[in-house]
Amino acid sequence: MTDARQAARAIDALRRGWPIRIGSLALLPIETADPVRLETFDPEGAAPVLLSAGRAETLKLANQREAAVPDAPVLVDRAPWVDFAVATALADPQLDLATPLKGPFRAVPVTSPADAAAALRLARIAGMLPAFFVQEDGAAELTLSTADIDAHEDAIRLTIAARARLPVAHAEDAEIVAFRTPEGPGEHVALLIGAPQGQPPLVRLHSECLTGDALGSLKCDCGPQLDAALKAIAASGWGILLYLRQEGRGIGLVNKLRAYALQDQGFDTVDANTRLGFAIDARDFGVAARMLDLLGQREIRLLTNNPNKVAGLEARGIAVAERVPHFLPTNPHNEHYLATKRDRTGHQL
Ligand SMILES: Nc1nc2c(ncn2[C@@H]2O[C@H](COP(=O)(O)OP(=O)(O)OP(=O)(O)O)[C@@H](O)[C@H]2O)c(=O)[nH]1
Ligand SMILES: [Zn+2]
Repeated sequence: MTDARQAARAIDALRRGWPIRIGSLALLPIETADPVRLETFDPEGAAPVLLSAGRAETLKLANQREAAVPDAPVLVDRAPWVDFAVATALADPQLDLATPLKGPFRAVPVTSPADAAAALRLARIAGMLPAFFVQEDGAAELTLSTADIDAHEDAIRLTIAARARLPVAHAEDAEIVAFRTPEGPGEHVALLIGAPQGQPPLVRLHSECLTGDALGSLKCDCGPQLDAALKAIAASGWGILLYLRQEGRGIGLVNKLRAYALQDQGFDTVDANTRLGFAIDARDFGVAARMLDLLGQREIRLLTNNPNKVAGLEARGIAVAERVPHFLPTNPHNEHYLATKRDRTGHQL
């Protein structure tokens, strides 16, 4: 019997720094635990450290992996000098420059790679660093299976929770629609502008960017893109802006800021994400397709430079009649970011 509720409880436990058990592995999340919890979890100080393939690559541990499986998790032997602080440094590349790691570190075989991979996936869903202390056959109050995690991801429901008039600077006649999802505190929102006039709505999928949307960050193009999208939709007479709570392309605010710290060290957006153990783009545009569906719009014109958004919507049954480019002038701080979009993530700029 799969139980999505176990996965929900496990996400909560991870965020609070409590251990969970997946299959035969007991796992303590490094980011949210502390030395006292580690002592209780692993009194002998022998629990190895589970890392993502991306992080292991940087630590030159990837080539020691058992099977030559790409993206396979890596287990690092717990040498006696690997205390909580060292394990934290192993997990978090932000600290690499300040406290260069002194090895040697040794990879040990991962006995249940599927369970280990599921643990890393769950940490990412929780918006946390994918890194754990691991006890083979260890105990934890909360046990779940990989199937429970799948069930949790499949069970995500979306409903329209509220709608109201919302005059905005670019459109006095706009209407806001809020969607309830059980999986996160952030509610997705649609802003409907104008009225249907015989052609598909002009739609913008905007992923949340606290730094760009609210603080005027110059590191990206999100703020100006949001503003220009509202303006373009208003000018078109009929369209919808979907404000998706997928901060940092789905890795969450804290992890995006970790990526920014790596960018301060010279890595680009893509490498920063990879080094932290995340996908280059962790977003699922299925949620946007469902929102459009609930709004009765199955054919749209899409304002984007990102072909993955077009493909993601079409895969979920939304016809994209036209892709409308959405390019804004660069500034000295985001030139490199935009060049990376063009050169490495397939944006049509
Ligand atoms: N992980 C990560 N996310 C970033 C970074 N810079 C911006 N973001 C996030 O990227 C998302 C912005 O993506 P969108 O505006 O949807 O744009 P896009 O996918 O590049 O495609 P367009 O539709 O062409 O604009 C937001 O969630 C930002 O928080 C970064 O350096 N790292
Ligand atoms: Zn941004």
